[in-house]
Amino acid sequence: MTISQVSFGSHEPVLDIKNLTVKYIGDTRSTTAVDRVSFSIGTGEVFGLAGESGCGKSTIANSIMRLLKDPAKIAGGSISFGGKDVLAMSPEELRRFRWQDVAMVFQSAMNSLNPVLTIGEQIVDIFTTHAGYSRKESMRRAGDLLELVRIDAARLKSYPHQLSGGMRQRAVIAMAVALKPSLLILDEPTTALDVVVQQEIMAQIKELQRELGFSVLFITHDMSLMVELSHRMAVMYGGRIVETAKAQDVYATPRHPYTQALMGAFPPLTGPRLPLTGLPDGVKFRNIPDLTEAAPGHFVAPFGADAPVTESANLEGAAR
Ligand SMILES: Nc1ncnc2c1ncn2[C@@H]1O[C@H](COP(=O)(O)OP(=O)(O)OP(=O)(O)O)[C@@H](O)[C@H]1O
Repeated sequence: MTISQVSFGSHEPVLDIKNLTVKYIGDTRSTTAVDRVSFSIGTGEVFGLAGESGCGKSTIANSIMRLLKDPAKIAGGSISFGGKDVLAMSPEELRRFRWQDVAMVFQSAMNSLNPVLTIGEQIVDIFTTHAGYSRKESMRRAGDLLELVRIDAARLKSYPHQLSGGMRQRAVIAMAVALKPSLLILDEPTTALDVVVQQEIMAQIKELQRELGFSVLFITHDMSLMVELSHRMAVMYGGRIVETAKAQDVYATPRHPYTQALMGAFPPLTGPRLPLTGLPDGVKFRNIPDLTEAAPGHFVAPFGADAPVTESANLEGAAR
């Protein structure tokens, strides 16, 4: 299936982030992990967030879910979901918001399953706790859910260690979509898996997205996977977004020097074999910047990160 076949509903934003700034406050110095980040995700849209380790991707995801813990602090900006101010939600509103409105698959989520409970018990718990279904009804729904991600319902009786890594990850994805959220956040959902299983999982996510129509925030450092799955994407460097564009435009004509370097570091999943360039010696952004405020030269923006490439700039460039 190609990107164009992934269902993409209206452009009505389901999530709207404006100027989000998140700091980790230390005794002597603070880290600005996310620096005035803005993006929105439309209904049924798959939006990718790319960038290498430490650039702030997970901090954004945790901010959306309101899962940031000390010493993290939201220092500015807004997060709106379906027009509601996420940062002002009460504990009760948050309880509903998580799972029912937005669900997240964390990095290495397959290892986060409870080892002493069967898969069935863990899924049933979601239905009884968050949707108020009876145990019997929850068990029936749990079976359907596993079948949805192509796992035999008989596996409800299995413990996590009795499933392969790929099956565990599929089970976690099934749990995330159990209550039909409007937005699914996938934080490096396939990093710990081999390439073949990775492909299967990505195909599974596309299929679910087409069937259920949810929006996706897809976080990865792997540009090939990102372009494969996303409609639009943003590239992050040092806590900032340096380029936002349609994923296929980024693939065909990456405009920001950092995006170009990142694209060159991953093999395309389709098309001719090309030599990988990586982030070569001498390129200013070979090492990610020190984001602590007391560090000398905090966020030196050698390539104009203060003037990120936006979608309109990208379109203008493509027209030239
Ligand atoms: N608890 C913490 N205390 C202090 N700094 C932190 C903390 N958690 C993250 N950071 C810093 O915030 C920055 C962004 O981290 P974050 O985990 O959001 O990046 P990421 O792009 O998701 O990377 P990865 O893919 O490796 O998780 C990094 O500089 C990191 O060192």
